[in-house]
Amino acid sequence: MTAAAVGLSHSPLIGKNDPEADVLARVGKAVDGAKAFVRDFDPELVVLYAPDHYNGFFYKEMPPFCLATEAHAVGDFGSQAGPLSVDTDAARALAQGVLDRGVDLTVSARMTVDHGFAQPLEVLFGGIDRVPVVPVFVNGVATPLGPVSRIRALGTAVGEAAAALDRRVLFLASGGLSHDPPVPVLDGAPPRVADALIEGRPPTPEQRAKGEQRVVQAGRDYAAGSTAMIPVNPAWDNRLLDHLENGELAEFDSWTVAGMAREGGGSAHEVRSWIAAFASLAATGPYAMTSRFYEPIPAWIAGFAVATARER
Ligand SMILES: O=C(O)CCC(=O)/C=C/C=C(\O)C(=O)O
Ligand SMILES: [Fe+2]
Repeated sequence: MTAAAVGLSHSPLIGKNDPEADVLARVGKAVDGAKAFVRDFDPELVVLYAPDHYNGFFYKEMPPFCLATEAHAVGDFGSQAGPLSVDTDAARALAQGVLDRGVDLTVSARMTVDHGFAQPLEVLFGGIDRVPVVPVFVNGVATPLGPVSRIRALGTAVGEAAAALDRRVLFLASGGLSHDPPVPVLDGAPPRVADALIEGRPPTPEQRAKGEQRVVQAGRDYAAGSTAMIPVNPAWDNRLLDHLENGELAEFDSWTVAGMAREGGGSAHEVRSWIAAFASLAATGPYAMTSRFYEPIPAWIAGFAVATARER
């Protein structure tokens, strides 16, 4: 088996509320580097770790993580809608391998995903149906959240199970780093919002457009400095990237949910996807980070990072 990893921040505001041209150019260069890395690695299978933003998973049943044997994207924020090219046989094999290793994985035979999954597939592969993929939802927004050590255990178990497949496998992480976008919160929500977060009734096109416009406006307010959001935290983000680069994954076990939210904002928990992907790569052998880009981008409400890594 040959393994590699890519971490890529996502933002629903990309293309809708863009930063200055020089920032875009730097991001474009980093993304082009990641695309070249992926082209060169030529994965036979992509294990994609990503969060959801109340489009697929709701409080009626909210697993800490869930592997899909089939998945379709809703097409929010202009992302591609439709079925993902899930490798069902590989997904089933990985699910069994993870359960065999004592991690209580939830499995979905029809997962609904949003821009968190669609965006990295579109950016790196040109679409959500271009490469055999195993989608793994990692809850990064809906509290209560469990200890980060369990995410590391999930990533390790997936990596070990993937090693048995004897294929070129790319572990791809979507999300983070520090950011505090306006994702609804159940605790204290008005009854109508709480009901939507629990039941997951699909929004009408008008409701979806209104919600998306709210996020775009939040990005504008944030970039203009007029908002109560927790600021992007470059020091925290770089600490995370340092640990990933140095293979110090056990360090994350001492990171607490409350501390992560305080330092990185309500959606900082999306870095769980990164920790899972790098734990998977580490489970296949020693690795080296081959590229690392980071920049705080207020217009996207994002501590935006792109990193690539492969086995030594
Ligand atoms: O307002 C809503 O209902 C949805 C908000 C939403 O999906 C925001 C997403 C933000 C990110 O994905 C992010 O910044 O990581
Ligand atoms: Fe997100």
